[in-house]
Amino acid sequence: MNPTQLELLSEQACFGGVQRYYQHASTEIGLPMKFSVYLPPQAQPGARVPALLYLAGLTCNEETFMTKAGAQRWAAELGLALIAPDTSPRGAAVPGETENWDFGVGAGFYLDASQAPWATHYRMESYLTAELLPLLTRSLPLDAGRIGLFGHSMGGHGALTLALRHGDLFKSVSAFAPICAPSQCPWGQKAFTGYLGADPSTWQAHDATALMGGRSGTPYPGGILIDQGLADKFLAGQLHPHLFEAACAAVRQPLTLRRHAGYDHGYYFIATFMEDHLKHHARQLLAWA
Ligand SMILES: N[C@@H](CCC(=O)N[C@@H](CS)C(=O)NCC(=O)O)C(=O)O
Repeated sequence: MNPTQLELLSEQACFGGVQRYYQHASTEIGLPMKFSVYLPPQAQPGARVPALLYLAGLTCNEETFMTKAGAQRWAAELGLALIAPDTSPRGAAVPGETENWDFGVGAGFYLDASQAPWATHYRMESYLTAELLPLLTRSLPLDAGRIGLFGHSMGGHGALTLALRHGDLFKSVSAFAPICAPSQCPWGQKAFTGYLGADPSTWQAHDATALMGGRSGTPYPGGILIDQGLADKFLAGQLHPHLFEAACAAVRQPLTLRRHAGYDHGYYFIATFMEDHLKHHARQLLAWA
């Protein structure tokens, strides 16, 4: 397969737009990668629309968000495209890569691994920022100057860290139940040790709380939106939103962190607040009031 060629795997009409699944040969990952795209009815040749890149959590793939989050209805109304990549390489044949649900396959953590044997294929940050987004804004009616970023859990970590590391690419950011301080929780410590090595000083560049704390200004003056369920079984041990909240306050980054009684970590929670997230991005990408 030619690296720049998109193979359309399926296409379905959805809220007046189209839901598509694609595969392509990724040069950054060195393997075929799948992803999904929702194009709203406003996306036409000659009429580029803003797009939101959604990063899913542990154990998910390119289907999870599109089938469970209920985002297409709002995307169609607002004129936003949606892009959902897979959460890791698949088929890299790294020994043990499918043995853990929180490390390896389904758990790429949206960074470029520096440690053997992961470094060859586990390059999700470069894949998304240097390959997939440029490819899609070249191939589809998407506006490269109006890209927003959001995600859930591990993907919320990905959204916050990639937004802070690539402020030139992303104009708006939000997250559902993000892993806010991966250097200080078991999921993050396990992933960073495996992908980046045992020296915690190398982890800080991929830790949203550390990245925000190191800023001198406000990287997203339009504000960051985070929703967190208070019945989320991962909240106390893994997510630590209060640490990111303090880091934002210290650099005066506007943050709306909403804590919702009764909601857990799953997609019923995500679907409940999806409209608010798409409108948060629309306000910044479309001057939507
Ligand atoms: N396998 C884990 C749960 C993994 C999990 O909750 N993954 C989240 C992201 S961190 C998810 O979105 N799963 C897919 C789903 O809920 O459909 C467990 O047994 O506790």
